[in-house]
Amino acid sequence: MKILSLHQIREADCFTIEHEPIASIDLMERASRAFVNWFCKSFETGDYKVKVFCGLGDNGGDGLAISRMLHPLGYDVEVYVVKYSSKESDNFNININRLKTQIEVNVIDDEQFTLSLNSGDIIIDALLGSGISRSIEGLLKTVVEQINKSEAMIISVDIPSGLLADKPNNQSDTIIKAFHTVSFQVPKLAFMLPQNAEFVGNWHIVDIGLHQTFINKAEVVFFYSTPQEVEKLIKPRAKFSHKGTYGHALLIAGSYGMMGAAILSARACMRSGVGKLTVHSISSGLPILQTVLPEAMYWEVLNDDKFLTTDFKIEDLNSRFQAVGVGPGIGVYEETGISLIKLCRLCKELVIPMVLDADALNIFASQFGDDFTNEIPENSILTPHPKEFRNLVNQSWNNDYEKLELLRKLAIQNKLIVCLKGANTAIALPNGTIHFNSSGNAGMATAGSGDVLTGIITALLAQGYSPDEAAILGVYMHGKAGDIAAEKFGMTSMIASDIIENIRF
Ligand SMILES: NC(=O)C1=CN([C@@H]2O[C@H](COP(=O)(O)OP(=O)(O)OC[C@H]3O[C@@H](n4cnc5c(N)ncnc54)[C@H](OP(=O)(O)O)[C@@H]3O)[C@@H](O)[C@H]2O)[C@@H](O)CC1
Ligand SMILES: Nc1ncnc2c1ncn2[C@@H]1O[C@H](COP(=O)(O)OP(=O)(O)O)[C@@H](O)[C@H]1O
Ligand SMILES: [K+]
Repeated sequence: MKILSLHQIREADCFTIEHEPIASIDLMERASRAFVNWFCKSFETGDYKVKVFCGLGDNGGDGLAISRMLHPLGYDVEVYVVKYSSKESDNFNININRLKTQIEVNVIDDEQFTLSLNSGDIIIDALLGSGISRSIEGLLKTVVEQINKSEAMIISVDIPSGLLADKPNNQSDTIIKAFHTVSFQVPKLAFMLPQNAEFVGNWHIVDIGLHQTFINKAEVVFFYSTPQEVEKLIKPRAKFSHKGTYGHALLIAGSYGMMGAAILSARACMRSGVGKLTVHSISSGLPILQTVLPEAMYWEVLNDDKFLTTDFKIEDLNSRFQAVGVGPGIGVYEETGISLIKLCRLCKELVIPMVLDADALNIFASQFGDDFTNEIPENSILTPHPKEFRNLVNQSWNNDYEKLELLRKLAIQNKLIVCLKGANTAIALPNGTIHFNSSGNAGMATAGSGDVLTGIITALLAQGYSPDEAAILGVYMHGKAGDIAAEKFGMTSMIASDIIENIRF
């Protein structure tokens, strides 16, 4: 799903009005109806009040239309208009006239006004929408602060009032803290970013029928990968296929005291459809590996018992492996760094796709400085968590928008696929697009879940998925497995092994 910029959302609005064609006020009616349908499905009528706070622009117009629609459905609706200016939008004025015949409208025009809000109330926030042009101040600020202080459930229409859709707010900005945000047609970039989580809450998209011709043609940088879109990438298994059809992966993982990382990624790799798997690890780890994962083959590190020191030769890799995954638990030893560079050079020469994770990235950051990317083959997949990413780019950021730009730059300039992990993992492709993942949950914030992801993506590369597809599909299936695990064990109790056992291709 495309994430349109604010400018494109406005254009889509105008295009729809002109080409459907539909009057602007009727489009507002449709958007408000879509919100009301979502609301009715989510909340039955009951012994509580629905307090709708409206601004003076089109977001306020939505609030008025929503109030008019909810009232006859049996909801106990109270409407408040915050009169922070003398200027109203045309659609606001039409809707206030339509509403006045039905419900009394409370006007707030004095900063001394104290709102009476109860914990059982539902507040609908239709103060400001995507049209905000400056920070909230004065009367509006007082109202937003009172709403945020209340214990009522807050539901924002389109976007939490005060939040900018696709650029950073000032840290001191006053912004509604919604529990739910019900947004029109497309998610806003702001919803994807950790810094806005406390304002956006759980977000939902409702279709308001903006013109598909415009949306299909719109060129965008950001995408939200929906389950339907991603699951289409899965290749079915052919009836007469054999294990050779699905590739042979090499996974390089583990060191003394870190064999768990190797086990987790190897197991996840086998669960993700690879034909054959060889694990390259220290010899003292071999008995453990062979006991817990008899399906895999093992190639032990010679001459060393504690960490990777292999002097990789072309014949070790040539015509043997279709993908290489490296990093989980290998440690940041200098000798391992030397091995890693040899491995990268051979993979580049033999054009074997790679996944680099965890300590492989830490080694690049600590031993190779700003030139680290020279050694990484083009189209490799990097899977850093935010700290690893910060060390890699050797830069910090003031806000999540700056972080996204650094991510994009890393992917474009070095032709890499970089998966910046976390809630809504952001996958940057060499073509400059960023794809946000839709699956996963906070239960995955547990040791070893990143190792599982490395195994999944390595398996997909070995099966012949392109690096772009392997990253997007792998991250999604990892999150989906985490969601199934959370249902079974609860977010707090689930562990990384539970993610593996619930991988479902
Ligand atoms: N295509 C769609 O998706 C559809 C969208 N629809 C709805 O329209 C909404 C966007 O509407 P909108 O453009 O009227 O914006 P909105 O925020 O309501 O008001 C802006 C006004 O507020 C003012 N203002 C700005 N900042 C301010 C501040 N900090 N404090 C005080 N005032 C401030 C600004 O004034 P100015 O900057 O000119 O002084 C301007 O007059 C959208 O979110 C959705 O709900 C649907 O109805 C139909 C389809
Ligand atoms: N709050 C969260 N919501 C969704 N996914 C998460 C969350 N926290 C962590 N994850 C996922 O879990 C994995 C954690 O990876 P990582 O930090 O490398 O863990 P480890 O190093 O312990 O293996 C990533 O894929 C990340 O996207
Ligand atoms: K709003």
